Amino acid sequence: MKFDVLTLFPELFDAVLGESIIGRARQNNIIQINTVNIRDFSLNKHRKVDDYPYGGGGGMVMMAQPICDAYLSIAEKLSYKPRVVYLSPQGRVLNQEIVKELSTEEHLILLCGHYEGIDERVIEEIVDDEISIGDYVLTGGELPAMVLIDSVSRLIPGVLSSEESYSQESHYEGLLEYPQYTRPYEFSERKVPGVLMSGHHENINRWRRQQSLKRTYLKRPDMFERLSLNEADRKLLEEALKENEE
Ligand SMILES: CC(C)(C)c1cccc(C(=O)NCC2(NC(=O)c3cccc4nocc34)CCCC2)c1
Repeated sequence: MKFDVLTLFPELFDAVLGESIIGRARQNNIIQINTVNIRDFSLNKHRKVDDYPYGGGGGMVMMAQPICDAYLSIAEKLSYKPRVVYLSPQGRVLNQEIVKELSTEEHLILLCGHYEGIDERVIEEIVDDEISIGDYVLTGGELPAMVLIDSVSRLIPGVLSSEESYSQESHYEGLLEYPQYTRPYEFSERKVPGVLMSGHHENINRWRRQQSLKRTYLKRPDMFERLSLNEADRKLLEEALKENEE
C-alpha cells in the first residue's frame, strides 16, 4: 500500500508516522508513505500557494495550479490513475466501513487543505473522494490525513503483529471495549472483578461480551442500533441492565 500526501507541511508527517506500528510497517516496506510539498510547485518567486477569494470575504484560498502540478508530478509517472482523496469538512465522515474500503486500494493520494480551503476546480479536476474525520473546525487536513493513514494501515496484512491484530478483530465487530484490567490486583482500594480472576474462560467471555453490549447500548446508542443481536446477546444485555437498575 502506497500513500502519497500532498501537503504544505510534509515535516508534520515524519514526526507522527515514523513511530511504532506505522513506523515499523514503513521500515518493512509493507506500506510506503511519501509526502509532496505543494509549495515546491508554486510558479511564484515568493513560493506563494494561496490567494484572495474571488467574491471577497476574509481568509485565503489555496490556488489550483500548485496542487494540480504536485498531483501530476506523481500521476504522470503511473500507468494507472491512483484514487485521490481530499480530506475535507464536506466529505463523508470516516468510519471503519470506509476504512476497510480504502484499505483495498494499492495506492492512495491524500490531499490536505489549508487556509479556508482549496480552489473548487481542483476538486472537479482530480479529486475522486472527499472524506471528513468529523464535524469540528480544524486548521488543516494534515491531522485528518494521519488519522486516515493510521486506520487504513492497520488493516493492511503484515502491519499488525498477531498480538496487535487481536485487538483489531474485537474492535471491528462494532462493539465498544469491555473494561480492561492489569496488575496490580488492588489499586487505590479498587479490586479487579472476581470473574476475571476465576480462570473460568466461558464465564470470562460471557462477562466481557455482556459489558461490551451494555457499554455500547448506554454510551453509543447510534452504534448500538446498527447491531443485529441474537437472542443470547439480548438476554445478556437485559440481565446487565437489570443489574444497573438494582
Ligand atoms: C461544519 C464544520 C465541519 C465544523 C466546518 C465547516 C466549515 C469549515 C470547517 C473547517 O474546519 N475548515 C477548515 C479546514 N478543515 C478541514 O480540513 C477539516 C475539518 C474537519 C474535518 C476534516 N476532515 O478532513 C479535513 C477536515 C478546511 C480547509 C483547511 C482546514 C469545518
